[in-house]
Amino acid sequence: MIPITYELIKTDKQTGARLGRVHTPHGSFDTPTFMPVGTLATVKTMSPEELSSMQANIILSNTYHLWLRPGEDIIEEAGGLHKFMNWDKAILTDSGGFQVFSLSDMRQIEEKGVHFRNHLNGEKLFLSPEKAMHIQNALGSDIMMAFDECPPYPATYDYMKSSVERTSRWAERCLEAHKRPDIQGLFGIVQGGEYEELRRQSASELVSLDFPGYAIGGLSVGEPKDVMNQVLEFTTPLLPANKPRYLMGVGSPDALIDGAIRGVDMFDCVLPTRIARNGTCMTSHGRLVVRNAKYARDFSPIDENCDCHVCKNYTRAYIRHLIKCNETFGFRLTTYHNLHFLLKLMEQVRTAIKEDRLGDFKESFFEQYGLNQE
Ligand SMILES: Cc1cccc2c(=O)nc(N)[nH]c12
Ligand SMILES: [Zn+2]
Repeated sequence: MIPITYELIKTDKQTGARLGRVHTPHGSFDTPTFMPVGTLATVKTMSPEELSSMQANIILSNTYHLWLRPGEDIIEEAGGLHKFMNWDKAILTDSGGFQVFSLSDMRQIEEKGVHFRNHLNGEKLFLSPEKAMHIQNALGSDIMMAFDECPPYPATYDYMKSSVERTSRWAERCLEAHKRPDIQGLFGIVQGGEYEELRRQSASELVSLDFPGYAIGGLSVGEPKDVMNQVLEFTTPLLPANKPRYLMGVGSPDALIDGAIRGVDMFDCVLPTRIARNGTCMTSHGRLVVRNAKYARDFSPIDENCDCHVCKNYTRAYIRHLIKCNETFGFRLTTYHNLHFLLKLMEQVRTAIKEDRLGDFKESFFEQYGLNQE
């Protein structure tokens, strides 16, 4: 029994975007979709009830972080991550490789795995494909990610080639070590940087291993937007049309629309929750830094085009006041609005695909958001 299946509903006649549905043991979700990030078993400042109220149907958590705190054994004893955090819809966990590369300084990559220091206390640690599978099996996430290397940007062709080949060998070891393929779906992660030949090699090696879904890794690591779009252009067609495609770490409203147009189904990014905590909001007219003095007497909502609970009941002046006083409720309000904004945006993208007008939707959204067209 394959725990994760993808249903292609239709393709947008104006662009390559696809409307689909992903089925998991903890419910289904329509795609293209945005997945809120809950690294430490919480989408920071949000309750599961609030996430459900904004129609979030899948959230992320993280192998590396939960391994360090509280430890996968405690979460396993609690009955798994869904029970531990009281979230009964779908959960996707990243495999920890990326976090090791982005969080830890001393690290040494070898065939067996990665030696590095715990970013909290400096102790020496070792993470391998087998360990990453063991942790995710203990967490019980519906979608697990293979243990991959996400090379720094830019990387030489030669370095990238050997990294892609190791990531493919690690992917095989993940399939070997995965204990619960009947209830947890393991996704392969395509690497290869901006090199089309290496993206082809990585995709064909991973597609031959027949994963239930595929992620495009190695992007949103500092490359220019047009490089990301080019890589997507020649990578998504390499992936099976009957399986989900997940672009890791992406994020901004324009990148979500551009990714959907190039055939991506799933996105995740810490952007909306992270900028919310420093008082920056996403609105239909671009970003709004609500802590700005000019909003001190502004009694209008964050975004007059938004129908979220925050925009219906609270003003910029009040939210600015809370943020300036470092009041937690202020961060809850900006976080709720930002997540709702991106989830709503993806709903508009899905409707535009249904009506064969995603190209037009992109034009009008970019215009209003203040993004100059290329
Ligand atoms: C979270 C994230 C962002 C961006 C890229 C990556 C990647 O290449 N691999 C993994 N495992 N995670 C990633
Ligand atoms: Zn709102």
